[in-house]
Amino acid sequence: MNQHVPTARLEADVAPASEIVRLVDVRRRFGATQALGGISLGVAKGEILGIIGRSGAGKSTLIRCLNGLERPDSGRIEIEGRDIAGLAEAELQPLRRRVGMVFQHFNLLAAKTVAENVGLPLKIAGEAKAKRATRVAELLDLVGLAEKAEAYPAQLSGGQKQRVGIARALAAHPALLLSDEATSALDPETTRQILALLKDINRRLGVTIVLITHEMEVVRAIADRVAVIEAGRIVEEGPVWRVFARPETDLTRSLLAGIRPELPAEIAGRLSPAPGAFAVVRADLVGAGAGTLLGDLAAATGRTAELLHGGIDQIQGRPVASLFLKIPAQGESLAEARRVLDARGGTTEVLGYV
Ligand SMILES: Nc1ncnc2c1ncn2[C@@H]1O[C@H](COP(=O)(O)OP(=O)(O)OP(=O)(O)O)[C@@H](O)[C@H]1O
Repeated sequence: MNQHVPTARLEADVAPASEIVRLVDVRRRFGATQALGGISLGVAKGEILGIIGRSGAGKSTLIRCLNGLERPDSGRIEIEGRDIAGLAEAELQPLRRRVGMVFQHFNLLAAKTVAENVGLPLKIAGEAKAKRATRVAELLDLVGLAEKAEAYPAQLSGGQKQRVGIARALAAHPALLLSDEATSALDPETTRQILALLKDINRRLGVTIVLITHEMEVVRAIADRVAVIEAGRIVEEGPVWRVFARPETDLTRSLLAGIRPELPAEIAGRLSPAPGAFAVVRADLVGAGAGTLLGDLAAATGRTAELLHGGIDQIQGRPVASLFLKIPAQGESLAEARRVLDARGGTTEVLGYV
């Protein structure tokens, strides 16, 4: 146990029963590179956690620590209440059965059939042939590949290969599924299908999923919570709807730039910093009031606000709006408009004037 950690901190670090993973101050260094600089993180049973960050941020190292492929220099990695950080290789074997792994490039054995690939973890674990066959059939049914049991990987599409990868990862009934860029090599339509499958597995089997990805769409589509990592540290985390609606760090804003609406360049180019007749305002709102905003602004200010750009998305069942509005700026109109926006708990920013 770390001597320098204060008692209050230690008490807070005891994983509640609802947590399947708890990391406490996990550090890993490669020479001069600090890949993980003190990661503390809990993963609740049954949730889907997305981990995002730039290239080199430490995502792969983190996920490799979770399946015992990488050892931290210090810190605790508890899986189902057991600290695996100091376990010897032989002691890690039972853990590996509790943790399934899905890879970007599928990692299938080319000389083995689909059924053999899926059954491999069970064979390694010494399960009898008949039992294996039953489980493999069940898994291929689950991922919609029953008719491909005797095919070889080369005869499959990318999406089908990933279905095999997912079936293999689930073979030993893991409690935790780790996904390392599982959809990065797939086209958008196949990505949607694989994400739907992962979500279905999560909901139907209750398998907790931790996924790392550079695709924000993946996080928006299936994750419950997201952690943003930079230089081996978590810089922001929270429910996906909140982090996507109100990113708190510049890094998160920049990672989300591709999927959060931005003011079109031609409008941005016409903005002046000096107050003018109209203010161009960015309003980020969460909740039901977003749809009636323009009418409410007109009622409050007696003037019409114009929607220039943006829209309302649904994230985790919540309306999340990013709107660019042109609001009359004379007299009290702008202040009144801001009061209406503030009353909805959103954030507003005057970008300039036209
Ligand atoms: N085995 C290793 N030996 C030396 N340096 C390593 C090793 N593994 C990772 N690193 C370094 O640690 C840092 C974190 O790497 P990591 O692969 O975890 O990042 P990442 O966020 O997964 O990046 P990417 O998205 O590009 O895969 C990087 O600077 C990387 O070069």
